[in-house]
Amino acid sequence: MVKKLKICCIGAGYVGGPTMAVIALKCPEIEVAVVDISVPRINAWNSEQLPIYEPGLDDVVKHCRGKNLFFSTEVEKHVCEADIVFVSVNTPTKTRGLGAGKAADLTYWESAARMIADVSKSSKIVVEKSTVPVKTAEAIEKILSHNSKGINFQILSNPEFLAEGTAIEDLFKPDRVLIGGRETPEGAKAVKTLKDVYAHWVPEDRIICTNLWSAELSKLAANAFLAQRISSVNAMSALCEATGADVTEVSHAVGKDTRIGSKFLNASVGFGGSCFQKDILNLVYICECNGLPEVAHYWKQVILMNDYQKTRFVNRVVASMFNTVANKKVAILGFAFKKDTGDTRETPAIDVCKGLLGDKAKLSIYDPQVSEDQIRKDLSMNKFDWDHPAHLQQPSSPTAIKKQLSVVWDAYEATKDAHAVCILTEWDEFRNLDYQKMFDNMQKPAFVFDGRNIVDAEKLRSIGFIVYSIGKPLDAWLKDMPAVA
Ligand SMILES: NC(=O)C1=CN([C@@H]2O[C@H](COP(=O)(O)OP(=O)(O)OC[C@H]3O[C@@H](n4cnc5c(N)ncnc54)[C@H](O)[C@@H]3O)[C@@H](O)[C@H]2O)C=CC1
Ligand SMILES: O=C(O)[C@H]1O[C@H](OP(=O)(O)OP(=O)(O)OC[C@H]2O[C@@H](n3ccc(=O)[nH]c3=O)[C@H](O)[C@@H]2O)[C@H](O)[C@@H](O)[C@@H]1O
Repeated sequence: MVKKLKICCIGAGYVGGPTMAVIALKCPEIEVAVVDISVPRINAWNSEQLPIYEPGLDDVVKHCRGKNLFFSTEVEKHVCEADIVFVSVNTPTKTRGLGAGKAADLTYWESAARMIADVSKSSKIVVEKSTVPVKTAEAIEKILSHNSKGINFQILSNPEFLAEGTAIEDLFKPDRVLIGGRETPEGAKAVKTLKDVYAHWVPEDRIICTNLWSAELSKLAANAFLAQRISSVNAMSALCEATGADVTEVSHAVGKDTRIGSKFLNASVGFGGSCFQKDILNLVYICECNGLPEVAHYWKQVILMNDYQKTRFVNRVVASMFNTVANKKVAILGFAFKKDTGDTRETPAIDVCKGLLGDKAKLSIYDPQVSEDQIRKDLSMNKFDWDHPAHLQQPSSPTAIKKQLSVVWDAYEATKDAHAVCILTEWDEFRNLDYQKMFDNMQKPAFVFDGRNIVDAEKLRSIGFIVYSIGKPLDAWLKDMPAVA
């Protein structure tokens, strides 16, 4: 009888959970175990209420769970039994010591690698699923080979390109799957084994095989290119406001050039999410370490432009409201870093809210998928602290901002008696709110600051709102109250 292939994934997060669920669905003959040190997270994966919100994920998990998909805290047991071990643990930005604020912190990766070496009794393919610095595979190889008791480990790089909110769609129909391996007969064999897994549903011409360093660097490069597009369009949005051009028209005209393409050209209050900033900082650090300061400086600008965009938004809000928001109620609609996810990691809402709180505003926040606990935690946490396993995070100190902040479960409640509304996430439901009703219950003059360009500004102006839309021609009111960035 042919032995059943066993896969184990260390890290049951936004990447480990969905990717393994899809592998289990598409490869019914493979047994997949997803393991994590976080007991609550594994309990949630085994419950009706999954730990992450992702359209389509529930169906996939329900279909496979208990058949060929298992979630467990028995990390060592499943690693020991597996033929292929994916590692999808956190790779946060270092907050201390050498490279603090830039370099990737590989603590979790290293401890996973040491554990694999300790518990293994048979040869394994170890797959880097986390986003890691170039040359991490070499470091992992060293750890594994120094502790391996003669066992053969092959390291592959198989970075993940899914985006949150569309993870299942992206996994079902990836633009490409990338597999990097050693250019040796054993390396090629390992690449083939992983390729055969994906070939269950991904067309062969979409599976790209490269050397290890190209695969590792391509992931950082892809995220840097994507974020760069957003920073480019956001830079244009500032110029649009200064000149009377309309950023939506400019994006459309520019994106029609097939060499440029139309996707990812939406101006916004800034990009967020767990990876763009982290991965670019990591890229900048790698460039610096390789004696390439000009290249480092080039990519750093993508982050600086993103920070500028968030600051510019806050300044615009404050300047338009007579240069002070002290004790004024400001409604925040949307806190997640994009629609269709409850994820708040590095959401631009954190910096915007902190900026407004710093100017003594009273905030009333509504997001359809983010809990009050999460919002309070995010607003009291230090930068980069979020990207660690939950049980290692600092407890929040919500008292400092308690009085200035309320979190409500309805957009109308949030905007009642407010002076202004800030739209920070492009949730579809915000497009179709009853803005007349909202206006009637707000203080006057009533403002809408649309950080996602989702409202019909003309319609809102006809109701009586003063409207600011990123990168659009300014109302006379806003022109008279210039914001200094
Ligand atoms: N979130 C996303 O959309 C994407 C993330 N990535 C990358 O994938 C990696 C994971 O990201 P997420 O899934 O978002 O993170 P996450 O924080 O949601 O999940 C990571 C999980 O690993 C667990 N963990 C940490 N150390 C462990 C250990 N030694 N043993 C067992 N479990 C351990 C944590 O408890 C946590 O549940 C990161 O490197 C990230 O850059 C890549 C593509 C997309
Ligand atoms: O490595 C990762 O973690 C992932 O990072 C991004 O995915 P994600 O962060 O989930 O979401 P995106 O859709 O890329 O959005 C990121 C941020 O950019 C913003 N954005 C996006 C597009 C746009 O035109 N304008 C814009 O401001 C979004 O609102 C969001 O805040 C990449 O798109 C994925 O390919 C990658 O795998």
